Amino acid sequence: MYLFVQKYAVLSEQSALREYLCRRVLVPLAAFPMAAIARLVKCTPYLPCAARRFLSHAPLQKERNVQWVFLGCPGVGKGTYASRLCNLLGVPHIATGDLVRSELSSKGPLSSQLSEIVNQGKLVSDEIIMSLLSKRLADGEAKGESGFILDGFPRTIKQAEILEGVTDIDLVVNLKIQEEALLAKCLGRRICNECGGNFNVASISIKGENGRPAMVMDPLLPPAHCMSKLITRSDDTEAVVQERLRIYSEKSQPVEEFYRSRGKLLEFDLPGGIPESWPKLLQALNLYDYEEKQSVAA
Ligand SMILES: Nc1ncnc2c1ncn2[C@@H]1O[C@H](COP(=O)(O)OP(=O)(O)O)[C@@H](O)[C@H]1O
Repeated sequence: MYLFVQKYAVLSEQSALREYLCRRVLVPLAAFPMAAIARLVKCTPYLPCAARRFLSHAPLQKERNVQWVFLGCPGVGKGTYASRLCNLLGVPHIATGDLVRSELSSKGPLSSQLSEIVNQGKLVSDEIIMSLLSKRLADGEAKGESGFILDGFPRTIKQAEILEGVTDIDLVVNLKIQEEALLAKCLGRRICNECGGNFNVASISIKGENGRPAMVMDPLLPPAHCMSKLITRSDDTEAVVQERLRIYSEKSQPVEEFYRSRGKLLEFDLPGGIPESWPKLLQALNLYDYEEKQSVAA
């Protein structure tokens, strides 16, 4: 695995991952379980000797913040639930789709290439995604962030292997919803272009039949002051959403098996909208009491 990561890092034009690996090994020990550090010490040839000595004698860190991943089809609600959990757990919500959109709007050197890929519903190359993600993690680290919930990453087996090579993921939540609801949810998505809030104007009602339960999802409407500022993502058109769903089953579904085989996958079927799903998700994650304690302490 490490040979692969090193090869990748050497080949990468930006070599952002290599830089990130070196800095992350030297600075935030708390973010790395000792087993991962020990593997890095053994396998990283470009780690200076002094750093090797330091790391081999580093004290065991007792606790670190969660390092979770959210998987799921476009429109399933990864962003909604991942950001709620991040608020609860005090860790950053890192959505690679947001990183891509922010690179796009920055009109930087990558933006025209990215806009073409995103607007066709295709996946951005692993190299570009790794470079954006490494930069985001390094910026967060400089601000003292620890732990994360990743949303929209990894989306390919290669990305999952690279991630596995640099850190230990504690848990992978695979969100699922009835397929019929996915397209409507994507087409109903709206973003306030002032506050950045995410809303959904879709009203979904699916009849229960042939053993399938009924499902109702009310719209998630914005407050009055956002109403006139709502925009739709350029890749949330019917044709592009269909292509993203196709690519999800081809490239991203295998990532579910990658984590299932490692015993890290928690499957969660969303029973409906936020009012029904949020408490059940907290229960599935053993966080129900945690939320109560947090609100009492607040
Ligand atoms: N991990 C990734 N690998 C490759 N491309 C990505 C990744 N994350 C985001 N993207 C690009 O950004 C677009 C938007 O991503 P996202 O906001 O996560 O959308 P979705 O609603 O499909 O989950 C994707 O269609 C893809 O082009």
